[in-house]
This record gives sequence, structure tokens and C-alpha cells, in this order.
Amino acid sequence: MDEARKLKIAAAAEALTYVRNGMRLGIGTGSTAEEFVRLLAEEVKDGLEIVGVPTSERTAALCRELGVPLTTLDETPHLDLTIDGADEVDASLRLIKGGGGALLREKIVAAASDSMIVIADQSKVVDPLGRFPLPIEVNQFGLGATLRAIEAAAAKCGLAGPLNLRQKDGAPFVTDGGHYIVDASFGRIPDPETLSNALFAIPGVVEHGLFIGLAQAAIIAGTDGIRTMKRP
Ligand SMILES: O=C[C@H](O)[C@H](O)[C@H](O)COP(=O)(O)O
Repeated sequence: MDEARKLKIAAAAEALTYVRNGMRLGIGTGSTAEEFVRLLAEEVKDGLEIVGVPTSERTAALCRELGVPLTTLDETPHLDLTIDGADEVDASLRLIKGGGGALLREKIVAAASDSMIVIADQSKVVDPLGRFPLPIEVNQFGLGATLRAIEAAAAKCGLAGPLNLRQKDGAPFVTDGGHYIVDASFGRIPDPETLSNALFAIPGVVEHGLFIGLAQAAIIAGTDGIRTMKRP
């Protein structure tokens, strides 16, 4: 097994120690979250009673395959804990998410949870955010106008950079919610809060990948062991 996967499993295993019998869990998306699902499924086989809300169709399929009981936010609107990966984490536990295109459901699920714990390897810890292109989920209607508005909003925040419409198999990538993703390579984002507000003011923007004030802790796996960052 490669070193990167070992680190993901180590972070996921540590996150599992926060899961208690009877919990309603938000279950994240991505390769790190999938390691968590695999470990969780083993515990479920051994008698752990939990119910999960998956943050993507991909995670839902894996949970079903491995026998992790699922519910929805309609049946279970309040969750105890969400465990999810991230593309970037800063020292204030602000995140960039959405590399797998699941940011909208991930944010809805995290916001419905009493707490959110991020699992990641050391390479995801940055200062400041912005090395990873910021995923912005946009409505398909009016794409050209929305791109212009994103450029203008970024400029007001002193940011600029290419906006790429995410592609998959030669066509625009479509999210579980039926939207497109624009990956914005702004570089360093010194003030994520201001950028977040500016993006939310654009009607065609459905959601963006800046997660601010949602994560309480981040379990970070490095070659020298595990550390848990807490929100200051
Ligand atoms: O949309 C996907 C998510 O936000 C993922 O949690 C994020 O991209 C991290 O994925 P991975 O664990 O595969 O690096």
C-alpha cells in the first residue's frame, strides 16, 4: 500500500474514535472519506449502531455496497457529527473543499451537524488557502454572465486568475445537484470571508468551496504521526 493511502487510513481510524453508538453521522466524499467509510463498515458489522447521511451519490453507493445504514436529511434533519476530507485546511480550520465536486451536499450536511471533523494528510495543511483552485458551483443557466460576475467579485477582493469550467469525459462535469463547477485559480486567498460573501452575492453562484466556521477539528496524518488541530 502506498504511503499516501496509509496516511488517509490513519486519519480515518482516528476519526472513528469519535463515533459513538446511536450517532447520526454525516459521511463525506473523496478518497479520504472513503477510507473512513470502509473502517466504519467494519464497526457496523461488529455491531456499531449508526445511521449516515452521505454527501454524494458516490459515497451513498459505497455505503450501500458495504452495508452502512443510510438516511436522508428529510428523515433525519439534525446530525451529531460529520466526518469529511478536505482539499486544504488552514490554521483557523477554514477549508477549501469540492475537488470531487460534492461541495454543495457536503456543506448542507456539515451545517446540519453539531460538529464536523476533517480528516486529511499533512499535505493539505496550508497558509494561506488558495494553492488548490477554488471550486465554485454554478447554475448552468447564464454561465457566461456568472463567469464575468465571479471575475468582478474576485477583482474587488484583489484576486485574479483563470476560471476553468470543470470537464469530465470531454463534457462539462455536472454535480449531483445538476450544476457546473468552475475551478478558480486565484492563488493566495488572504481574506476568505470577504471572498465568500462576494461570491454569495452572485445569483448564478449556487455554492463555493470555502468552508468557514464549520469544522471544529482536523485530524492530520503525517509520517511522524497524527495530530488534531482544533478551531482557535
Ligand atoms: O468534493 C469533494 C470533497 O470536498 C473532498 O472531501 C475533497 O476533495 C478531498 O478529497 P480527497 O480526500 O480525495 O483528497
